[in-house]
Amino acid sequence: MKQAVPVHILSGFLGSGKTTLLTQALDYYKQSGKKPAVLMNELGDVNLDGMLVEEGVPMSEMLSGCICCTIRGDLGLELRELIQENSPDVIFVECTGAANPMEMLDGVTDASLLTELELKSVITVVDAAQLLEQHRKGAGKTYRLMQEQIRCATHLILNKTDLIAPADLGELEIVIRGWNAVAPITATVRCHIDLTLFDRLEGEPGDLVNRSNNPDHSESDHTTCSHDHEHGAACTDPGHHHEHEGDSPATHKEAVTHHSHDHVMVYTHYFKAPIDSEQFEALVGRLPANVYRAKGILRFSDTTSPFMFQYAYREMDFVKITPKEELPSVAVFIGEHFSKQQLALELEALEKAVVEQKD
Ligand SMILES: Nc1nc2c(ncn2[C@@H]2O[C@H](COP(=O)(O)OP(=O)(O)OP(=O)(O)O)[C@@H](O)[C@H]2O)c(=O)[nH]1
Repeated sequence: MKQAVPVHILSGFLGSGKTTLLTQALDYYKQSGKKPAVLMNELGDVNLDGMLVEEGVPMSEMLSGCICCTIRGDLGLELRELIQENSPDVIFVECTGAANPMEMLDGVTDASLLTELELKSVITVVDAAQLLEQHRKGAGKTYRLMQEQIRCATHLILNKTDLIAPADLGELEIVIRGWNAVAPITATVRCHIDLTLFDRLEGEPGDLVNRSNNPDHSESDHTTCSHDHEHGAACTDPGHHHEHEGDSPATHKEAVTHHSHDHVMVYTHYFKAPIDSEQFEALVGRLPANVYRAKGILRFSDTTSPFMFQYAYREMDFVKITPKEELPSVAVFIGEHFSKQQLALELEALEKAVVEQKD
């Protein structure tokens, strides 16, 4: 029998640092002479994170939908193709920050029916500052999704600790422990972890889905869920069923297949002309709080090189890039219930302002 390819799921809310972790992990594998591959999923129709993955790393993209629902059926096929065409030593699946990890887990384990792979970990990257704020607000869909992502992790990276006060770290650890009593927590800045973690994980025998992290995770927890295989085994908290308690099997199935990120929306803007960098920065500074993530490739009228733009949780970042291939000028905005039309108008106004200035 062929050796099963280890798979790691990178989960975590939008902008928490998944790609930051991924690029370090890829470097680590390459330095060890191994061949990693990546399956990336983006809600929008361009994969900007993919640009951060070095050339030579086989990558499969699943765009314009969330891997955990609309395109989950393709996941198995994509993984199989990635393995058949590239024979990687390891695969990282980076899901959109809006993905429900239970569904992802299901998808990857379904895929292991089609091809030899072993799910080795679900690593959830948590944005410390955002979790703190959501926790203090205490409700909302984002908070619930973050909870779910934490519950289902086998490893937790509590990232962006540079953005919180040291005293708040303890509070966050207590909050996280309330949802996931088992997964090791590593507090980080820019996801700096001891990457030998991956060697240890891959040395562990067996597939994650055949093991339970939670000694109390009884068989009945699986049977309450109408999914027909044991995806629940990796979830560290039987409480993930709590919303469905008392449901009949039929309504329960509905509840399980209802995705908690239905509310997340994406606006992709392809620029027709360069824009002024300061005006763009000002526009981003004015974005309402419900636009919590944005990224793009921008060409400014007042700079010579293009820039990669990142915006996560009110922090902006611009990095000069030298693209090796033709790339669009594009910005993707992700959030909840914001006016795409208003945003489109504002972005178009930036394009017009530069054109008018030239005339
Ligand atoms: N201040 C701070 N910024 C960070 C840290 N880690 C990552 N970032 C920045 O946060 C932004 C988002 O990081 P990514 O790694 O792209 O996040 P992601 O989870 O892949 O984002 P999505 O794919 O959109 O869900 C980037 O601008 C990073 O440079 C950190 O520890 N502290």
